[in-house]
Amino acid sequence: MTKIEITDLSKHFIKKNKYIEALQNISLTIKQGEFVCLLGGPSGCGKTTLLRILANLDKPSSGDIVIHQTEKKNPLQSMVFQENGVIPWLTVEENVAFGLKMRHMPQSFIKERTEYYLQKVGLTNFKHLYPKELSGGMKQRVSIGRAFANDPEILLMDEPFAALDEQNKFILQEELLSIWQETKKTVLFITHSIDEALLLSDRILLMSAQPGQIIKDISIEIERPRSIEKVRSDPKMTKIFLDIWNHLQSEVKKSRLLNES
Ligand SMILES: Nc1ncnc2c1ncn2[C@@H]1O[C@H](COP(=O)(O)OP(=O)(O)OP(=O)(O)O)[C@@H](O)[C@H]1O
Repeated sequence: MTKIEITDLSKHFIKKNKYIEALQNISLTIKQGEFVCLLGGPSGCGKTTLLRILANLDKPSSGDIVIHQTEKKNPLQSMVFQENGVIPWLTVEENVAFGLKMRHMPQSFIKERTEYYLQKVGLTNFKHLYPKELSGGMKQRVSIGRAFANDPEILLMDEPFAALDEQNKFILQEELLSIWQETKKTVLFITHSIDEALLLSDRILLMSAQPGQIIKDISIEIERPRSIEKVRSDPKMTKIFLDIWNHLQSEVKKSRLLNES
């Protein structure tokens, strides 16, 4: 079943009299339950713009987006940002419960769902703390817990682990996969890391240098559960890694030439 349908989507900005074509004629369908990584080489190729349009934080200049809703009571999307996605004056528990409270869900339901996700992201013992008392990894756990607790139709994640150290990143990637496998949510995840995309994705979409287009759509048919050890040692993974690496390198070169001209 198709969950996200994007047709001929383009987006431009005008900044200081300069016309910036951020996205050009993107057409894409994503199935219910798919984990899709948007992998970009060159900076500024439009990944965040695409996610912001899907999150309804920005409008396309032309083209259409449809998110097929299965549960009328659910929000269409939840977003997890790279940093600063938690509300500083709320405790961990209140942050995770926030979306449910805003939707006036019954108290007992909020309590049960919040406790469940606190446990899933390993924060039960920290639920009364405030964000300033948490590490970066713990804050990202709060954001992930809140996003899933909200039970959205789709999850949008903009480099959620980019600011974390390697160890924390691996732990959080595995936790995310475990929650995703249980909930089977549709996820669109931005990353710059080929390893991360290989570990997480059913599909990897490669973006071109500006104007952003999808230049390659790769199905990752490696069985799950996956681990970072497997990503680094499996010859099939190595082959896909090199293929992606070569594509991204040429896009980065194109982008440099564009910026120098
Ligand atoms: N609000 C805005 N006003 C003007 N230009 C914008 C705006 N938002 C984005 N842009 C421009 O659109 C292009 C795409 O930006 P975007 O942030 O989507 O890229 P990205 O692929 O997410 O980049 P990065 O990999 O560096 O995070 C860039 O040239 C950026 O400067």
